[in-house]
Amino acid sequence: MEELLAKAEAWIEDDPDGVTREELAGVLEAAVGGSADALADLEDRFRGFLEFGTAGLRGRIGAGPNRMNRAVVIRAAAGLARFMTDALAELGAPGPGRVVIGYDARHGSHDFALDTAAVMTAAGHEALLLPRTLPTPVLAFATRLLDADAGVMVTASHNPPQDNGYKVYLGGRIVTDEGQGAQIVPPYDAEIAARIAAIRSVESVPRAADGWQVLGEGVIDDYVARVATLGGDLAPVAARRAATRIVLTPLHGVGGETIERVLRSAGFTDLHTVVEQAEPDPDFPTVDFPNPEEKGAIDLALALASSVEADLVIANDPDADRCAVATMVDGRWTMLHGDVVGSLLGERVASMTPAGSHVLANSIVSSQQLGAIASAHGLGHANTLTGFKWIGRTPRMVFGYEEALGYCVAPELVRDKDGISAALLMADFVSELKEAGRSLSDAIDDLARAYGVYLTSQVSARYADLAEIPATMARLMASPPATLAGSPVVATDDMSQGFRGLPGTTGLHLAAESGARVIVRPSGTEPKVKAYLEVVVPVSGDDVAGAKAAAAETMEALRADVTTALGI
Ligand SMILES: O=P([O-])(O)O[C@H]1O[C@H](COP(=O)(O)O)[C@@H](O)[C@H](O)[C@H]1O
Ligand SMILES: [Mg+2]
Repeated sequence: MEELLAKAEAWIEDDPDGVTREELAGVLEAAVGGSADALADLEDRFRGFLEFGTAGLRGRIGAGPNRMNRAVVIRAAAGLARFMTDALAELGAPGPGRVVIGYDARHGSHDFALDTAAVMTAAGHEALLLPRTLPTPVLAFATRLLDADAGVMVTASHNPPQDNGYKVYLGGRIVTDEGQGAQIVPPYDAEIAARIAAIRSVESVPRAADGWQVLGEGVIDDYVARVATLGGDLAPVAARRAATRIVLTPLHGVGGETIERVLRSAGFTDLHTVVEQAEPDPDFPTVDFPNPEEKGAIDLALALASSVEADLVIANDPDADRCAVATMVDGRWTMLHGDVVGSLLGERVASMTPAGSHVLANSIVSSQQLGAIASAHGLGHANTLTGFKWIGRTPRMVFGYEEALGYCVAPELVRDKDGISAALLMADFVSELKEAGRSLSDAIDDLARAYGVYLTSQVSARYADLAEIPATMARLMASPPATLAGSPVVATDDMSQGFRGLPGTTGLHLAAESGARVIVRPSGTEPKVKAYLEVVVPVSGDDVAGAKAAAAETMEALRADVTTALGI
């Protein structure tokens, strides 16, 4: 207790931000005054420094080392600056590194980006700041385009309004292999974290008052031009594209303007954006969670699609690296699972790629259908750990995706997921189908005919108390279910020991005799435990409907088993 109070006092003393200083002083006073809630709050704020998770640092905005605030960001930037200096010196190229910094429209994002530029500049690096709030893929693109040694994107993506975050990319001279311009993985994260931990105080970190460069519009124009031409020549497809009606929503995030520019440049002129969600708003007023995966998040878009009789709905998450696709299925507007979109795009890219050494990649928690698609087209397939930081660095990749609505259709441009280029490819596909009198739903059935029905689903548990997450994992590891949807479990793997050649990760893999598969893992971006479910049913003859019904029935039983196993 004494130690905690002393830590809090020292933190307040060193915090450059008046707002968070006052906030923490209030909590401290209440804790000293005997409030148990305030004490618990204080303990949580000082549980440790925010850690690099699935996608950089992410946490609640507020005072203390376990929160997102200016003091934490300045330390993080200083640690990264130090890492860049050391890495370049080790490479025999001592001197300034180059870093590109982007930010979304969340509370604090612009300040955090400016602090990062100030720290980088004072550390002797060349800091390039994107000119305004922009999507994450534009930052990832700029990092590669400008040959930057590092990139920073201030965003908490799809998290609730109370959160913010810090995505970190490496490239330039520091990472020169396929991972150039991808988000950091071990050992870089630990090396940067060690340098952050070595920073004694914010006060000791020099910050420049100016000297960084605010980039012009050129980099954004480049991104728009390069992405818009991904689908090839416009002339032969202009008519069908113009005839395709698309509903868009950026979900109050920063993707709206860029996706509209890209789609319009590519000939999609019949665009309808959900007005209530079109402009960036850090409070995300019309949704409970600004995550297209969450129930209800894209309801306004679906309603607009019905009223304008659209052909396709595209919803981006707030930093526009994810892309949700909705289409008419059996007469109802339905959002497609990330695995379905992944298989559709994977099949499309594969059918345009000559057989050979190119690779389709997806994460281990995504559908196994992509492997079947790759082998049918004579391509390689790679499975990676969860997170685009892993998928993005796959050698010889032509397409990569993850079930969490993340797709990389142009690895030469962006080594991360990109909800805008994926939307363009999807829109092109829908316009081609429409011209032929067909729909996405028909294309999904084609996939089932070719490869079988791969039905995936997710069960997740959200926790208020973070300690319940390791407890839930431990309980599951100790007594995993013996059957899944009535079929005996034939493989139980603790993934922390390494799994199918992948580095160790916290997770449990279960496979049933029926072919059903479940992976359970803690989220690295939200206080959740996630279970990823898959059932595979072959199609006999042309009975796609029968196979789909059988898969749905098995999935229902599987969901019930997993829900029970998670104790929710
Ligand atoms: O936040 P975003 O859109 O960048 O998405 C981030 O979080 C997702 C969920 O991760 P987890 O299951 O650990 O919460 C990851 O799949 C993704 O690669 C990562 O970039
Ligand atoms: Mg995102």
